[in-house]
Amino acid sequence: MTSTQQADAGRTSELPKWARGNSHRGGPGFGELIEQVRSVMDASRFIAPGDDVARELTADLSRIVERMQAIAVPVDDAAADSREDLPARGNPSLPPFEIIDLGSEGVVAEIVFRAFHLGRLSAHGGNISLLFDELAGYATMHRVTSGFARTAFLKVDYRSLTPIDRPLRARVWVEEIDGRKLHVLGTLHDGDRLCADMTALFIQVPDA
Ligand SMILES: CCCCCCCCCCCC(=O)SCCNC(=O)CCNC(=O)[C@H](O)C(C)(C)COP(=O)(O)OP(=O)(O)OC[C@H]1O[C@@H](n2cnc3c(N)ncnc32)[C@H](O)[C@@H]1OP(=O)(O)O
Repeated sequence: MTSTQQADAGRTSELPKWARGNSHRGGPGFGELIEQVRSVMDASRFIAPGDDVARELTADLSRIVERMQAIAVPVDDAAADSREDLPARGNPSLPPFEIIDLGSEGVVAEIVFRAFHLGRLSAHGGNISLLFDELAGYATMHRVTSGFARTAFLKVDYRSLTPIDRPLRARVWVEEIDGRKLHVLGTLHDGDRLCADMTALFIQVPDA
């Protein structure tokens, strides 16, 4: 069963069109392309180029950006954020998580924060919040009866430093439903060590 089918199982209506995943858009090489995009972002955190090299790299990247812009499609048809076979659905703006389990009990994901996500000595708190928001989207998508749920608020308590470059485990689940309000909880662990936990309120809205 794909993650989309699992997420669909508890709903009384279909997933919104934009949330139905696929594993073909962008072709079989799309995952490697996104991985290279992530590598560019990672590498950019560790360079201090001279002016000549900075200008050369800018020219190289400009050519790549132009090639991508020339093949742009409407966002609802884009491969990024739709490929359920790829980490973080192939969305390079998200930390690259893999869904381990998804169902009425919530979502469990493995996440490796990388150089791009570095704050000072550990993962940047905003990236941890971003991960929780996205995973809460998965958890609530499973529990709303129709449409989807939007974040009203999301609070993160940072309990200990969150390392980069090693697999961590996140769990996010809907604790309580009160009409359109979904109260969501989450945890992020490095082995047995709690790195962060999250409390959020999501509100069910019709599909836009
Ligand atoms: C498998 C595929 C996966 C695919 C997975 C994809 C995952 C993507 C996940 C991304 C999720 C996001 O980031 S979403 C983007 C970030 N969020 C947003 O931009 C939301 C912007 N805000 C809004 O649109 C709105 O304010 C809403 C929808 C949140 C609420 O507006 P509304 O629908 O008019 O509801 P409203 O009447 O105001 O409130 C309903 C009830 O909630 C309460 N309430 C509302 N906001 C708050 C609040 N901040 N704090 C406390 N309580 C609140 C109200 O008091 C009320 O309680 P009572 O009187 O009924 O008791």
